[in-house]
Amino acid sequence: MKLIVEENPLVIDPSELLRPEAEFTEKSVSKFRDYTIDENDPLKEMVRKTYRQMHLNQTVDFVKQCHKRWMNFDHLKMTTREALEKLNDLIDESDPDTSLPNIVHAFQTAERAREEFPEHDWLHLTGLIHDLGKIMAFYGEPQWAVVGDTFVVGCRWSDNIVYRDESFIGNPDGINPKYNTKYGMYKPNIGLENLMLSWGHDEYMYQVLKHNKSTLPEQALNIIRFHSFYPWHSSGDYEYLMKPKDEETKKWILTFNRYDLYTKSTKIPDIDELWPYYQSLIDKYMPGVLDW
Ligand SMILES: O[C@H]1[C@H](O)[C@@H](O)[C@H](O)[C@@H](O)[C@H]1O
Ligand SMILES: [Fe+2]
Ligand SMILES: [Fe+2]
Repeated sequence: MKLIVEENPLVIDPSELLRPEAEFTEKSVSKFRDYTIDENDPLKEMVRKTYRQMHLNQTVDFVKQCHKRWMNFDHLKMTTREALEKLNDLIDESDPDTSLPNIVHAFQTAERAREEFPEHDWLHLTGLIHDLGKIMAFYGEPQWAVVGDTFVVGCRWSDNIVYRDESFIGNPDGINPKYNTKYGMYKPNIGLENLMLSWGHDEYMYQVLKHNKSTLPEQALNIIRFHSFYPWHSSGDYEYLMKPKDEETKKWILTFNRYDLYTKSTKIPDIDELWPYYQSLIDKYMPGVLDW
């Protein structure tokens, strides 16, 4: 099994991928992302219901409307720190692994990236801001159009989307011949960047960074844009829509995913103490007041 390209600076020891729990968390890896249905478990039911709404309502038309609504960046003006602090009040209803405020998760992810790659300051900042697009939840967007895993709209839904079997029943794209075939509205190997994904915090944050002319490197922008695209990066689906260069993006995302997912049960960082360091990264890569 060859997982790593030599020139990728984020070289991972493949054996670590097989035992990340030892390094990252007290919780065993198989306990993360448990989407089994249990009607007597309120947390599981909350997660299932969030995805049910997402899978019922996220259609090509819906996503187009979201693009129109959010890509004018006329909702508010706010610094990165202000946006992060807003996440103090957000509990992600799609997440079976944490019920801590999202700002804690931001610092857990960032600090783990920093421990492993102290020299890549951009990766630390990527950890800190990757979920910032969730602020949409405070401006009228329901959580099912903000959080959770993403999938491609405009072609047949892949088999490895969570709750795939029941959750899409009634979504009109499922009976639309323009959108319900293997390729749907796409051409073979059209490439990751040309796919329309279900609307959520990934694409929004990517667009916010572009619009505000962030100087973060391309890898950082791609990590942010596709980190929730689990059916692709972790289940191997949709390969027939990808270009060869998308493999490189996938490797970066899989590295990042270990900080994003397996740190959810680690200790709570001292946010006040960490601010000065992260503020210096914000000032370097995405300074000042941003349009959202
Ligand atoms: O529930 C989580 C959460 O919403 C994350 O922010 C997202 O990136 C994941 O894909 C999802 O599983
Ligand atoms: Fe996320
Ligand atoms: Fe995250």
